Amino acid sequence: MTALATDTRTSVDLDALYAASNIGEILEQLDRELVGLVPVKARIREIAALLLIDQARRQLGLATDPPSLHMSFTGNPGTGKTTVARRMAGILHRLGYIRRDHVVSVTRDDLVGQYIGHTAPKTKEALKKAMGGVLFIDEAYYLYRPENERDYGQEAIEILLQVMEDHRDDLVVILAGYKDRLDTFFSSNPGMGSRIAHHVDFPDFRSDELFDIAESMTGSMHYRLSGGAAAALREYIERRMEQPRFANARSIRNALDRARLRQANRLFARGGVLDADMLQTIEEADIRASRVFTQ
Ligand SMILES: Nc1ncnc2c1ncn2[C@@H]1O[C@H](COP(=O)(O)OP(=O)(O)OP(=O)(O)O)[C@@H](O)[C@H]1O
Repeated sequence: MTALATDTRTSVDLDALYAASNIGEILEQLDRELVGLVPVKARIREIAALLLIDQARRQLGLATDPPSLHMSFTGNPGTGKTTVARRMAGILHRLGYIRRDHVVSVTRDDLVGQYIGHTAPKTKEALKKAMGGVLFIDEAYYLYRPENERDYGQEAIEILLQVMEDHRDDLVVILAGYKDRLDTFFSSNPGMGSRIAHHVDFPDFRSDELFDIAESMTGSMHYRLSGGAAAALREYIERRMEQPRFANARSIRNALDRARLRQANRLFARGGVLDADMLQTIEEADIRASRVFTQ
């Protein structure tokens, strides 16, 4: 197409733009592969729509500044924040807002040094790794420790603020953590709060959703739950949800890892010839041996 033709365009085919970007595929995958998270999926679609319309406007010469894309992902542990951040990077990449489909995940310890002069190089190193993609800062509020006047976290915050402004077309920062703590962090650091354009809240999973997550995890690990194991797992989930340090889908992943270990030990103790079905099946006993039932 000639430059002249582009300049004189008065309309844009949104369907073609959508098809060319392939984001439909990612959005469908998000719906299909991630259980629950209805409000999160809706927010991601909204952001994708904003970006697609921005592209359309650009094509007609209506573009102003690129939209600000820094985000906050708030919710309890194990609610899918890291997982969704990876999908988000895919969307941003396909729409051309980042050069690389990658997420660098960090915590305070990756950014802040113990001694004077150590913080700036650490933060810059993390930023360098993430540049062109997404920097995901888990429990971002730990960067700010007001009780310690000389805390080096402040230095990291200042560098981040600068880069979030100057490189907003080449780096997307996602701050993650508990909602109340992140809100407090934003009120103490208004510069940071004002640079976050999109706030996404991750709800806790319901018990039936956690069971569906367990089934999807066992499937992708090429295991299956026997009827008895499935019933025991439903009971396990109800009990585990009431216990301390419950971490949503992460607790489910951990429980399944332990069940796998017990299954392996059971089969090893049995010895002899094993068929594929035996190697794949998690039995009721593999679940019931959990501390949740035995203590
Ligand atoms: N909606 C979902 N459907 C299926 N699996 C999920 C879903 N959400 C999370 N998982 C799985 O649960 C595990 C924990 O998720 P993830 O690490 O994304 O949570 P998080 O909110 O970032 O937790 P944390 O902050 O504690 O690290 C991962 O193994 C992920 O694949």
